[in-house]
Amino acid sequence: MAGHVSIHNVSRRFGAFAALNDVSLDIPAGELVALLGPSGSGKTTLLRIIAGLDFPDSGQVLINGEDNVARHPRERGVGFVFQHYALFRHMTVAGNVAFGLQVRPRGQRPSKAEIKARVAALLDLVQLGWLADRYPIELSGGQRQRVALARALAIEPRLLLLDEPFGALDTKVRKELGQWLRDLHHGQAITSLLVTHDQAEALELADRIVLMSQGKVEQIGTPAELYTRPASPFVLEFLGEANRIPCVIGEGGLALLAVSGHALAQSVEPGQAFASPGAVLTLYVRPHDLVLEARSDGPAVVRAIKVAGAFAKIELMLGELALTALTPLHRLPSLHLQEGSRARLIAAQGMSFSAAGAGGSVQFEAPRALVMA
Ligand SMILES: Nc1ncnc2c1ncn2[C@@H]1O[C@H](COP(=O)(O)OP(=O)(O)OP(=O)(O)O)[C@@H](O)[C@H]1O
Repeated sequence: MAGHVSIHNVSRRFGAFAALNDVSLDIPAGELVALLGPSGSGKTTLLRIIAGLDFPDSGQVLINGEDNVARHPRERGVGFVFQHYALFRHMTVAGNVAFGLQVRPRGQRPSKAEIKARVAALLDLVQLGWLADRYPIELSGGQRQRVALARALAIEPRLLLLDEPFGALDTKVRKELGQWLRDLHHGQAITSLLVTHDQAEALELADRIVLMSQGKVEQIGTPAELYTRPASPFVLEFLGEANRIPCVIGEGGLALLAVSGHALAQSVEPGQAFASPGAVLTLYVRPHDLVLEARSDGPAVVRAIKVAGAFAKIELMLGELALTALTPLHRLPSLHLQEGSRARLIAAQGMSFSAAGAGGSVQFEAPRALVMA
């Protein structure tokens, strides 16, 4: 049965440093969840506590409703895969996969024939049956990680914990293994927790993302929720690039672009400290949301156009402000823009803005297509 993980108010300090600060989290059985965050945000510490390799100073970890803290890691039904292939060098691929079953106490250990059959089935699952008799040193990095995964699955864990499992691999192999892990996860009755600092990996693979910062959970949600409705500027900036544009609140709660004075919305809620007239906000706009229109009297000037794969990156100056717009390469000719061209900026109808000021952050949508500058 897949593991339902419930974490209540977990804190962990190392000396005076709070690596985890009152973290609470609920992971439904069967989900593939990514723990995402910058280096040092506490992802590995949280994973180690769930695994039973470390202990919280306060708080509880429940797996299927049972307090996990008192249990020996081996009894927790948890499989691990780490970044550095911790395979046993002196054992063959098959030997590595069989290990977790062979070390079980006599009463719980399957027969030799059962172990052999299970190892063969697992190696088929990770498509490495043909390498069963090789030693780890004779494998590629990607193959070693797949063996590590087969070894973790051998004990039929209810929970699979993966700490940067593909971190040491090149981008292409990393992507392939990621997709493959996702398919594998969905074919098993298992809950998987994947630690990564790679936002693209988390967005592509996870059912839900837990975004961490400085020992706290910043936001939990599906990849789409985090991307389109970030709870804070930190979330928005962590998940992809964003232009930062200064904005002021005018009379009547209207958000005005500071560099052009154009009104962007009327929905900034009155009564919030940062939304009173004269308050300064920073508006965050993703490069692919900036729509450019070539106009000889436009306020923005194109500084450079750089082609990167299927997209063109257009660098602009709006007065002193440097901005970036992104457009699919095939649309570039229809924009009629070159270096030195002038353009104005349009916000498409329904485009969502995030803005943050001293008193908090706010999200609003463009009620219709708007000229921003
Ligand atoms: N055993 C320890 N003793 C002291 N400090 C520690 C210990 N383990 C972790 N820390 C500190 O706790 C913080 C969180 O570490 P953790 O490894 O959980 O971060 P992370 O989010 O997994 O980072 P990364 O992506 O770099 O692996 C870091 O500042 C780290 O230096």
